[in-house]
Amino acid sequence: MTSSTNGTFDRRPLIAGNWKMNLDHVQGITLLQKLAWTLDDAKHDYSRVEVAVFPPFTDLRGVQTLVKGDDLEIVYGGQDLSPFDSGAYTGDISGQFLEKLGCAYVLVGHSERRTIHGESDELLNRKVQAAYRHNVVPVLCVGEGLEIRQAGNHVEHTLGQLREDVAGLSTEQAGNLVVAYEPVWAIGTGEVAGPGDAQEMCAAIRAELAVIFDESVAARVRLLYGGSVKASNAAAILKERDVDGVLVGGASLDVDEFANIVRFEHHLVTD
Ligand SMILES: O=C(CO)COP(=O)(O)O
Repeated sequence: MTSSTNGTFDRRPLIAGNWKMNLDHVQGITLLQKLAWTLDDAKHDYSRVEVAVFPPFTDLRGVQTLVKGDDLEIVYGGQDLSPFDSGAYTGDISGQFLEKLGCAYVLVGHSERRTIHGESDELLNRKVQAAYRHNVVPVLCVGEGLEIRQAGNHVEHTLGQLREDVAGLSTEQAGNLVVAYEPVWAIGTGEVAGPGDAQEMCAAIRAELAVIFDESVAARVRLLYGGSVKASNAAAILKERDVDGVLVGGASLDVDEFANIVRFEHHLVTD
């Protein structure tokens, strides 16, 4: 992450909490309310660091009501969406429903969906397109498993996913995209990719975006790291030049831990 001379970042950092299949609709609004209070007490400046949560679908209506009612600056999104817009697709959730619920973002291609639900890059490309049709910004998740990392093919593998998943987007669409690099071996394992690993991949993704689209897209797209992020390691990861945010799983379920990640600037070690 780079900061310009006036102390603001070139790309607004995004700290995102993926709640996965945790917190029912009552627990979800309780946690969100506490998070908002904690960040208010800390006088968090949302215009400087954006905060997003990704609750289960069944929590979204309650989250919307709380955010609207209390005028919260925390934004939110779905964890998945259908490649279709409406119709006979039992169990699917349309991007237009997410848009109507005020979702700013939607996760696409989380590794748990790729591996457990067998989602292919061809399907994920259709989901990315569906998100744009309904004005919900996709947070596209890419990353390699342990075997691929050990074989040294992680960059090639991850860029291959990226190319297939963003195929056909216009430069205007691509400029708003968020990409999360989540090495599968670091998710929920306590194993963290070092800041250098996160930077290596984020730099490669940015360079590839310049090839697929153009330099201005590459300069605008925010790149997140995800995988065992905690308050104790977030600042070092976020200090890297091409890392513009983090996608947090387990630690986002603990209000104080997540609030401390959001406040990473206060933990930045100056050289
Ligand atoms: O998958 C993740 C976020 O989407 C990362 O999960 P953990 O932070 O629990 O490792």
